[in-house]
Amino acid sequence: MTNGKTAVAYLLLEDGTLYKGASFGYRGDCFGEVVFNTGMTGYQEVLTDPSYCGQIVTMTYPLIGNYGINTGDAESTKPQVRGFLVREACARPSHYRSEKTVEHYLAQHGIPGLAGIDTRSVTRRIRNYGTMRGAIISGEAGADAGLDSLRVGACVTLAELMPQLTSNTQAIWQGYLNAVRQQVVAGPHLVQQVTTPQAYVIPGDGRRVVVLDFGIKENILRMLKALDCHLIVLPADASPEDIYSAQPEGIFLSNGPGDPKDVKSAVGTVQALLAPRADFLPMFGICLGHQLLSLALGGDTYKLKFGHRGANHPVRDLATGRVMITSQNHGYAIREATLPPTVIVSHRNANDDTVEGLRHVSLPVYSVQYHPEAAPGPEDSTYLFDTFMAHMGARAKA
Ligand SMILES: NC(=O)CC[C@H](N)C(=O)O
Repeated sequence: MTNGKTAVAYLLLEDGTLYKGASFGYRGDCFGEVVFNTGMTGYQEVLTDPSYCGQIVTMTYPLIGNYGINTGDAESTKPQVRGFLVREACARPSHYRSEKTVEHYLAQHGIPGLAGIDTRSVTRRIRNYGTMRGAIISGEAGADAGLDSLRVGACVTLAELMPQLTSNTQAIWQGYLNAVRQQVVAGPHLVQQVTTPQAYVIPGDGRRVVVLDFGIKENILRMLKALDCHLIVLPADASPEDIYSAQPEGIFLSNGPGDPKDVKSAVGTVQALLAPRADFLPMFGICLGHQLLSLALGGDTYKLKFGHRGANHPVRDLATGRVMITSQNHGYAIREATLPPTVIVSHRNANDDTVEGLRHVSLPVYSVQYHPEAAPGPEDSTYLFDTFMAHMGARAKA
């Protein structure tokens, strides 16, 4: 992968750090928010999780792609990341379900990847500085001896490299740095890109559930299907009337990309659904859904320094004291002090004490910041889906 014939590409971060690596996947440029995921496996679920829309994901585990890509494990119909950073991309996967390499998958979908860089160094930099904007540059980098003299795997600052570059190349890279720093990495467009354009139904014989799709992971739908639910999946901008006219017995608020405060119409919708009524519908939210619910209840959210992304985050269920190992992917969190007294913090992160779950004191409404559907990740928290079933069952009996 890193022999003389390798096509080079670069990672440029907003602090001016430049990594030289080997291009893999699609050969082209991409801009996005650079985040890291610490999962040792599950790279396909990471690639296809719509919550990563707009982000360039760094995998800290050093070998990615060893069991290939298979259609069955995808969380959506295509890779959703803007770009993908790995230490080593496995060129010859070995698994009976493998259909293609990560390289092939990314190339097929026009997504640039970069291999051969020290992803743990990228991670340390993000941990110190906070999540950064960045770009993978594999297009026009400038024909330049100063760039050529860098070995694949090198990490330098653009400032120290500049004097060694021709004025033409300097201008190209200054342009890239400006573009990296000027990019807007959040906004309502992210959810719009990944929500379903039209409502659809996944038939089932059990409870009727309206799923508000902000970029839902397939495994959440699989889990609800496994519980026999009849799913009516609605776009992110569905109105309360759209929801009630589907005659649901419960409402599920999905995960999704970006800043929850950018999904304003959904916050208004959830607020309307929370209004008192005789036939109140149980509500369950995961990740972005949890954040939207908190905003609707009057709480506030904030951006974490570098987020939680991985498959081994410890979370304490405060009712039982049990610690579960959880799968996570989020950059925002709930500001606990802003929560109204009608809400109880039900789960807490055992590493940094951030809010991981909420429960309404009197209504059948609850949510978690992490991913109980566990793809990738441990299945310690699947009981949360049973809670949703129990709430819908109690409502049916009432
Ligand atoms: N997985 C998610 O739903 C992520 C929620 C939100 N986009 C965040 O980063 O915090």
